[in-house]
Amino acid sequence: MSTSTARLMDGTALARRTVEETAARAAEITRRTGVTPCLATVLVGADPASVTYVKMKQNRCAKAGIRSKHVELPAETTTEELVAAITALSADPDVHGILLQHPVGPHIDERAAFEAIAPEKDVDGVTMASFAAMGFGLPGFVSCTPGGIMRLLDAYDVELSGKRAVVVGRSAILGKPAGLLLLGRDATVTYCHSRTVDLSAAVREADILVAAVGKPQFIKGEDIKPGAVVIDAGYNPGNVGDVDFDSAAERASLITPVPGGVGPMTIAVLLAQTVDAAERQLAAR
Ligand SMILES: Nc1nc2c(c(=O)[nH]1)N[C@@H](CN(C=O)c1ccc(C(=O)N[C@@H](CCC(=O)O)C(=O)O)cc1)CN2
Repeated sequence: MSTSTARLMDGTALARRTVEETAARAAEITRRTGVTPCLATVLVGADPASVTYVKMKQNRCAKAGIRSKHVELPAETTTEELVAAITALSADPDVHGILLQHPVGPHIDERAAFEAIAPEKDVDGVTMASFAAMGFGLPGFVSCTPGGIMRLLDAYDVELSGKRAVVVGRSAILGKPAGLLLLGRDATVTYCHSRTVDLSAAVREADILVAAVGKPQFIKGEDIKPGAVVIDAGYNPGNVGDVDFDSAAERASLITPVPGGVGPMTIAVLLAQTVDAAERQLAAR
């Protein structure tokens, strides 16, 4: 029997509210300008998880009154072909946001492909321009999962200033930007990764723990500081997070479940930023 004391951070409910607000904003743009906000999704190959995520994004767009334009490319697409496809979307005035589903095949230079996204259409927050804006605390588009994490922390009134935040993982679209956003809110941030010596000791220091390592149930409850806020950003096969939920929930004060935590917020932020992008582009015309 679980002796859970943690309160759940309900990402499904917060995402629903966020998408409802986004849908109202999208409808208002369409009413006022006759233009419907549009997200282009780019999928290379047919990795089953990526196919599912892109379908989820398209379905959510449809529910929010956002048009989606889907570009599907074969697995053997070259970097040059992918860059050309994304460059065409960047120049297309009917497209307001562009999402390249990660990961692409190992033969593709993913960074070059991300950089082909026009900064004003980078609603997934993956370009160097967006990363720099996150680092300097300037307005811009944030990486969607880190942005969703920040919205969850705010919705549950988690104090960040002066708190020790430990981010386990340093990927370009998740761990690194998550740390930058926490730093921007005056948390004291430690990044941990595969070369970290005594990871358990670092995790035990965390008032706020972000698990973004991509290893199922890697973080165990015994390493959670009592009262910590635990954000599980893992999306491993079978909908398993990076945190061993039952043991972590015995010590945490707040915890995100998988599924139903960070995942739904990732897509909610993507939609919200697509409408932001449409608003800005239409105002500039
Ligand atoms: N270009 C990007 N690629 C990837 C991103 C990203 O933000 N941008 N993130 C991940 C995967 N991802 C979106 O792409 C994603 C993962 C999980 C979920 C989600 O809502 N999961 C649900 C459960 C899923 C289900 O019901 O089948 C949950 O956690 O409740 C959304 C998006 C990698 N690539």
